[in-house]
Amino acid sequence: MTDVGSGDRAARSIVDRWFARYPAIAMGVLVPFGAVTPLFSVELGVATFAVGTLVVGMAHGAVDHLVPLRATGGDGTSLPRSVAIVSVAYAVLGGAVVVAFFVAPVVAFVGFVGLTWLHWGQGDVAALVLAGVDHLPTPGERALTLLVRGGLPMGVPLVSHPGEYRLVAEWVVGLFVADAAAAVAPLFVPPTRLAVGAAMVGATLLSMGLGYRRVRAGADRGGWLRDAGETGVLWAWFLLSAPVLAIGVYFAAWHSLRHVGRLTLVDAAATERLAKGDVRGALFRFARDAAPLTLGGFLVVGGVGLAVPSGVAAPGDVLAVSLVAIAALTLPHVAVVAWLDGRQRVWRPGELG
Ligand SMILES: CC1=C(/C=C/C(C)=C/C=C/C(C)=C/C=O)C(C)(C)CCC1
Ligand SMILES: [Fe+2]
Repeated sequence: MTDVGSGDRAARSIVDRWFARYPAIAMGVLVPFGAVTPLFSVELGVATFAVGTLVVGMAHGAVDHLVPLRATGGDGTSLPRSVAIVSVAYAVLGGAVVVAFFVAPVVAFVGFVGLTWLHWGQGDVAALVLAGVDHLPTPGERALTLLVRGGLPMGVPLVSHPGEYRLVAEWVVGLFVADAAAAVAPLFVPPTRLAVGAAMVGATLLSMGLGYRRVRAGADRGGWLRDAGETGVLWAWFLLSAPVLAIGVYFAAWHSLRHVGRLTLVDAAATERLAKGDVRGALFRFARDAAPLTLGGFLVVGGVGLAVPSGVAAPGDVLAVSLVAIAALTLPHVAVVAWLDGRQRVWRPGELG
């Protein structure tokens, strides 16, 4: 029972509906609101990002220590072993990220954006596979989808709202160096923006076109339409909305919710509740499991805040410190999710049972 495509069919369809489809529709409905957010101050975005991280963002990774245990169905990995492996990964990889920010903040910042691009794309590929779409039958097509889906939150805001993107880069790098504006300037030359924009438009058209060809050859049209619809909503959302707010909403309501849904399906007791339509019961179990290390995550934010040379004075500094802490937590989180992807054969479509 380890394939992403196996497990209880009823539970899977409820998870897809409540954790992926409804939130995507809600984001589509929010697009006109997003379009006016560039008129407001960036602090609105910072507050939104903070609330999203508090409510669900931090929690979505806070059961990583149970993932090896649950995804193996308990055979092969015991609870202490599962916790030990994941704790060591968090300490080593997370520690390395914090050191990287001290040693080479601009490189670490670019690395973090690249890692998030990969991770958020990886999450959406898993969600599409979980939903059972069949227009992405090869690893190559899935990799292209990863590139598109991760590039929507990380690449499109650079094209549409470079000023706010740059401001956040300066806030993050400014925690470690005095002249952050000069340090990040080389990243924001026009060719970078042009290349990212061209790559995103090209990759999106190619991905949609290849998918359509699969539909013409007999693949399910509904799955492709869903992929195209989600991609369209995300394009509109990130083209129009102010970046910090847009990413704050996406992190909580899109990426994190989808991942929480996926995790409820590797928890047998939660799956049982979902199969009976009890979404609240499944969420309660998740919240209980995630509570201790959600608090742990906020301690990491506090620790980074105490450690940075610049001190923390303005709302921008709070966002910057949170992002550095999130970067440290993300590298090990990606390792856990990549392991889960492998276990659930997300990247080996032919072998899906
Ligand atoms: C807020 C923001 C940025 C970065 C956000 C990142 C990189 C968030 C990563 C979150 C993760 C990885 C969560 C875990 O799943 C940019 C693009 C620099 C500039 C625009 C505003
Ligand atoms: Fe994640």
